[in-house]
Amino acid sequence: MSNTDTIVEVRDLNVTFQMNRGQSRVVRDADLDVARNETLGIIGESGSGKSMLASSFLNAVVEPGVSTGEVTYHPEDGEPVSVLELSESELNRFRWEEVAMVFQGAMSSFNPVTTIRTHFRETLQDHNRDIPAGMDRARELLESVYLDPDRILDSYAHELSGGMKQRALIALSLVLEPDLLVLDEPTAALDLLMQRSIVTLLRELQAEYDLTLVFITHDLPLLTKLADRIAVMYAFNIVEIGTTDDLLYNASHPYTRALLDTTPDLNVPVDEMNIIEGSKPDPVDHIPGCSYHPRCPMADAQCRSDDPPMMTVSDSHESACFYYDEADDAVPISAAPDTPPTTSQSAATDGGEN
Ligand SMILES: Nc1ncnc2c1ncn2[C@@H]1O[C@H](COP(=O)(O)OP(=O)(O)OP(=O)(O)O)[C@@H](O)[C@H]1O
Ligand code: NI
Repeated sequence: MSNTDTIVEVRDLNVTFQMNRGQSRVVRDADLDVARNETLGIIGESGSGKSMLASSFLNAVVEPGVSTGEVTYHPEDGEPVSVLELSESELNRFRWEEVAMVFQGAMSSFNPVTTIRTHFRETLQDHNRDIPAGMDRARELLESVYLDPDRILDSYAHELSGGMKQRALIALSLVLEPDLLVLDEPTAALDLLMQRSIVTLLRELQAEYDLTLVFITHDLPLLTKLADRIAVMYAFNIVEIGTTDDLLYNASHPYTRALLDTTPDLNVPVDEMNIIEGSKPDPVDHIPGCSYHPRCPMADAQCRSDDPPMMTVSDSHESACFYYDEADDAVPISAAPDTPPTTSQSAATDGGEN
């Protein structure tokens, strides 16, 4: 299938690791379309497979992990690219020039003994780019992330604050003009104010450079301010996907609803979301049936034996739950998100519906 509105198409993606205890499948039969110029958020608890799924967009899953299935990248012009079949040298080009990724924790991977300027120059050199033209773009990018190029280019990473480093990294990732930028937990180490300013900044960058953004986070409140669509991962696959409004006002998977219920105030960021009761899924000993059934109040015999496919909730919205149309009654959200977020915690502590 070729769709000009789709930039990345993922089909039957599996990511596996061979472990002593057996094969660990950390992404299971995932399907996903990323639309050109959208901001897609990926959310889910720690270990659910978010980074593995997104790394597969550039065939960058860490060794010895193996990605199988299909990842197709559709450039604006030209033939579709089968990402998992690219050679090492093709990948090197693809990874910065088509799809760039700011990896989780990448702020600490700046080389401490070279200046930010050197990071830009080496990236341009490695890709045989014209250095003066590329450095002009670097300056422009640094300005658009509100950094002073003269000061930043001569700095070493340790001389910058966390927020400055993160912005420098985003500028660096855009220097070869990728169409898709994947950001894995880009705000995790930042204070609240800086998190919010990165979000504003990403919106501006997206408009200015025609970017498609994939944004991975634990922070649902932050995502609702940035994302056009949200994909929810549970146990190594996407269990619900829809527009941000679909998920906020009509969440149709019991896991998403539990997630919303543990996020009573969408104006307050969450650090961790392992508050849902029950044990975490195991990527080696995968259980039969729906992966969420041990934690699900709606689970019945079918859920324990059959793995639910993605069910269509609406044109824009899918949920991997046999009972997606009953989830709203079965898993109520106490601080209903269809009321305006309160400024205090009263909605959560009073236990009231409004
Ligand atoms: N090098 C590795 N070898 C084997 N298994 C791994 C390796 N790295 C990660 N995993 C497993 O893969 C699964 C998915 O990891 P992934 O990093 O995608 O999770 P995540 O959703 O991004 O979590 P987090 O929010 O903590 O970053 C995890 O359960 C983890 O145990
Ligand atoms: Ni991760």
